[in-house]
Amino acid sequence: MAPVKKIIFKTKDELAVELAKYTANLSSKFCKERGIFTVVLSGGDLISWLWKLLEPPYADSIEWSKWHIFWVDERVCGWDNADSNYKLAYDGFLSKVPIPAENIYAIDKGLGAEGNAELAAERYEECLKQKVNENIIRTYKSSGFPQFDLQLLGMGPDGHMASLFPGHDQINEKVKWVTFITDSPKPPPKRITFTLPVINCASYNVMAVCDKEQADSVEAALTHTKDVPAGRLTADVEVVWFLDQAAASKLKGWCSIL
Ligand SMILES: O=C(O)[C@H](O)[C@@H](O)[C@H](O)[C@H](O)COP(=O)(O)O
Repeated sequence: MAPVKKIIFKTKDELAVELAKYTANLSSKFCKERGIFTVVLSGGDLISWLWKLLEPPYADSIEWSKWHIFWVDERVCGWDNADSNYKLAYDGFLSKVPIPAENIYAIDKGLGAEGNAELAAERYEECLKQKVNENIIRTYKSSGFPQFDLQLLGMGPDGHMASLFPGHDQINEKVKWVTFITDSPKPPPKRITFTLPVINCASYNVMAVCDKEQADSVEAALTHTKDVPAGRLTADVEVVWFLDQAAASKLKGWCSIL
């Protein structure tokens, strides 16, 4: 089982600075080893904590042309819809760095706009399979599941991660790579999401969580006192929880405050 680290920051800005350093180090490692860096984004506040990557020394030193971008979950809507995780990431991050457009793998545009969650999930899984065949995405040992280099995740106050919500069956999917939900408790209701086996095959998983609304679920996930989806997070190499003091406020005995 991969080690689970926690780092607690005084402010969100300090978290963003360390997140940029962590991501840039992995980018350099994977670009050197494979000439490719596969990065999976989520929606929510995470994108607003990527700002430091847009500044020196990272903006000019990262090999952006080798990045390939995927989404751990996506709301089923048009790319220009205010709910879209693609739009959120594009406006706040992707439009500001020179990642080639063909390396950005968003939900199928037409199926998203139509609101067809089931087909959009199938199409996204096909897209991942194609990228495995092209050797852009690695596979995890003999399991055949895709293995991403780095996933940047967030957690909701109920302990959900990606679009795997407590009390909903998607968390139990063991075969599919991508599934869908049409009654998400967090709006909007229609979403597609990586399944737990795919999430947990990643080499490095970062879970970035801030604010006191999340504190109970942070405690539940890290101490396993209650079963919440984010408590099932693991990885091949390492999981790191990036927390601010408010999100970590219910944890006892964690003292690694930067
Ligand atoms: O599309 C989404 O809604 C997300 O991908 C979701 O899983 C998010 O990461 C968490 O809900 C945390 O969101 P916040 O950072 O906004 O709390």
